[in-house]
Amino acid sequence: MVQKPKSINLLIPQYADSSLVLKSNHGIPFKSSVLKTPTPLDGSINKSHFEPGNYGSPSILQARLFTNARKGLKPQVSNHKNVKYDGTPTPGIPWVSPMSATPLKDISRTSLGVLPDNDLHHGQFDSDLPEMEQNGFAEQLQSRGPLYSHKVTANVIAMSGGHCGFPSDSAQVSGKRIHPERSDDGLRRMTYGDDAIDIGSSGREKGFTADDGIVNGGPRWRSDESSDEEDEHNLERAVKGASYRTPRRGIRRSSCKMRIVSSPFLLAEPLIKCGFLAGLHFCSMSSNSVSVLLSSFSLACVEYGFFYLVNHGVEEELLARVFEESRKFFSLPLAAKMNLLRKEHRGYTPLYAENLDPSSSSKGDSKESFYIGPLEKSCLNQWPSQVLLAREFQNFSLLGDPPWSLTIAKLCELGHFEEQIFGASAHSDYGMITLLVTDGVPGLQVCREKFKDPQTWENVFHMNGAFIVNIGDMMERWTNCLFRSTLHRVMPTGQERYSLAFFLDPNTECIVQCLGSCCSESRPQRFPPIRSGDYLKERLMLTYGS
Ligand SMILES: O=C(O)CCC(=O)C(=O)O
Ligand SMILES: [Fe+2]
Repeated sequence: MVQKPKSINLLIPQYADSSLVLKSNHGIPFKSSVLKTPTPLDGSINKSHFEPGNYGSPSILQARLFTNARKGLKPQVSNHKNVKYDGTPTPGIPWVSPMSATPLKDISRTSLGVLPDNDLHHGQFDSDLPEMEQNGFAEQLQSRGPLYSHKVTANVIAMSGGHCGFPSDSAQVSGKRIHPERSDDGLRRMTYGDDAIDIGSSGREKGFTADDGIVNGGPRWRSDESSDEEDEHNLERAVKGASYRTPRRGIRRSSCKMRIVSSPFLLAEPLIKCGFLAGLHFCSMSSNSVSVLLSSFSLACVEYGFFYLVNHGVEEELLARVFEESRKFFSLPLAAKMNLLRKEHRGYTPLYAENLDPSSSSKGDSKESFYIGPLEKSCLNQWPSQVLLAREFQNFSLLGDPPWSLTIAKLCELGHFEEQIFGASAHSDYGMITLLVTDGVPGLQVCREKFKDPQTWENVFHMNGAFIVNIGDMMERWTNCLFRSTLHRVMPTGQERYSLAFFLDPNTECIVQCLGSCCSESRPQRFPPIRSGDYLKERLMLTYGS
């Protein structure tokens, strides 16, 4: 039976052009954008909670970009695009007819950017959204039950003589090699086309002290809702083991008070050099304010479609055991794994069986996967043995009866550099939302502007204990592209790489159609309604070629 979506309130942030300026003792003003009050769509705004510079909670880390225009650094120009759905296949997103994008009116989408006159603006593309949310999906999820799908993946691409790009002195971006330059202000820049991302040197390198308000080469804002110790503890937990330095960013907290946090980011120099750094948001589940939490989620979904989730409550030991089981599974003889060949999207998919970018001419992705779905009665899951894998995943039955699946993968050694082969080729996820954990081996990249040509890819680095969360295509359709389903891929690294992905999809019967709050006369519906199950089926057919 086809279920009609019901109404919910969805917090959608709106943006303002105001900005705060923080002055360091180097006399360099750093500017950060400031969010206007996130507005619940029923129109009620609690202004006492959200003021400029008063956004988030001590446990919510909102990473923002900073610029330093006075020093002559090239501003990151606002990526304002008029995206036309004219039937042209999107790179990495195969044309799925008749369920994918339809030729509708032009929609402009402005993303975060730093404008040349020292102002850092947020896009205002949603200011025309209607105030009332009529067509929600959360309630539907609760009543119908979404689909869960788990995937454990290991990418193995061993390069002999080839240049993998990790870590290296230069980065391979869109087929071009990018060389980092050090400018006379000591900042490292990597430029590609019209974009520039500044990667600041650490405070220590630049001779800053903690009193300078510089953390990681960039200033932060915070409030004093929690103790300094608690805050630093949370932050350090979140980034413990991080092997990179964040780009300049601010952390907006719940009062305007600025404080200094000693930087827990100790970054390996070679990794800084190896490419763009994705300035992803952090969201923390430990916030005691649901509205703040939702605002931070929706902001991350609007701006990037990718974010780190920390303090999520899933024990590291459990994840470690899952990775251990994955390794055991993939080291089984091929024949044993082939006995579990994928059926009903559960089971084993061998090397090159998946091609996440069917528009490419690649022979497939260099990964093995194993999918597990929900543990309903007529269990379609295939287990290698009563203990291997199965034991670790029994807990997922707590999620209820909607279908889900798990994938694990094993490395294959490639004797030579094969440019066309990715661990996972460029794609956006099909469903609603994905939670990803990796074993720490690098390789994941995101392309924030998927319609841009050429594409710019940024490295997403591993953070111990954090989930990487990303929006899927059906969520993008639901929100009429307000939430971004961001293109991503996994580059070959020359190392074994294991990952665990949890895909949350709408129930198969659910009709995914534009939420009332996400379309208006000036922002017309961009996709026709689709039945979730049909859409997933078609996307999977394209991925597997059958
Ligand atoms: O392994 C990863 O880091 C990402 C995998 C991925 O994007 C996917 O399976 O959809
Ligand atoms: Fe993905």
